[in-house]
Amino acid sequence: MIQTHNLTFAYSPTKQFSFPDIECPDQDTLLILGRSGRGKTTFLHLLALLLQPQGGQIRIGQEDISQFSPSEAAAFRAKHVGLIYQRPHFVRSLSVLDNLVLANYLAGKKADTEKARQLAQRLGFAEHLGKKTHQLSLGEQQRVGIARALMNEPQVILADEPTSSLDDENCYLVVELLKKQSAHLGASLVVVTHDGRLKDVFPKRVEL
Ligand SMILES: Nc1ncnc2c1ncn2[C@@H]1O[C@H](COP(=O)(O)OP(=O)(O)OP(=O)(O)O)[C@@H](O)[C@H]1O
Repeated sequence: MIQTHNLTFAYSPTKQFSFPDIECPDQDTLLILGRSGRGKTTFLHLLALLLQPQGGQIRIGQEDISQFSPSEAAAFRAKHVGLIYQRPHFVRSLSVLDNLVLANYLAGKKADTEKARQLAQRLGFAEHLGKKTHQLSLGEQQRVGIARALMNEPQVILADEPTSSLDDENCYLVVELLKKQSAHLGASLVVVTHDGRLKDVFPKRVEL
């Protein structure tokens, strides 16, 4: 479960944000919509504690994470939050498989190649595990990005514009996989986007 209350943030005295309260229980989904520049990425980065809120609370499970120090936030994020970006960033010199198990190392866990293989099977890129990530299409890379976010079985999955660079076919495929895998883990799935195609596939929505 992820929940926020009175969350505020400022890049500068003239660039201030007050975000609506959100709540996304375990096994549920929430779509956060907003036009360009409304602060969607800022909001998602606050939820992931990549940015420090100016005020308000963020609760994940039983923890109020808004008061965490940067090192506590990094450790919590690596273990409990799965992040998916508009265009996934990988380590170019590593294979797809090694990019996946890197998520385990970053969370201080043992490399779980079996889990990486299972996720690759479920997300349909098992035949690409030995390749470098730049040898994959954008839709395939996005599926690898989802698998990487799931490697540590996070409580919360946060996706920033996961479909905006995909064609319709890959858009709906990626969203269905994301929802299915999130439900499989019992996680909360929060997606921020300006991609109107997603309105029809997420019943709960908040507008920024
Ligand atoms: N590091 C920063 N310093 C100052 N202002 C910033 C910074 N990052 C973003 N902003 C500004 O904050 C506002 C919100 O940015 P943000 O990226 O969160 O919007 P967004 O809704 O995700 O937009 P888009 O859909 O175009 O990605 C924008 O006006 C942006 O210029």
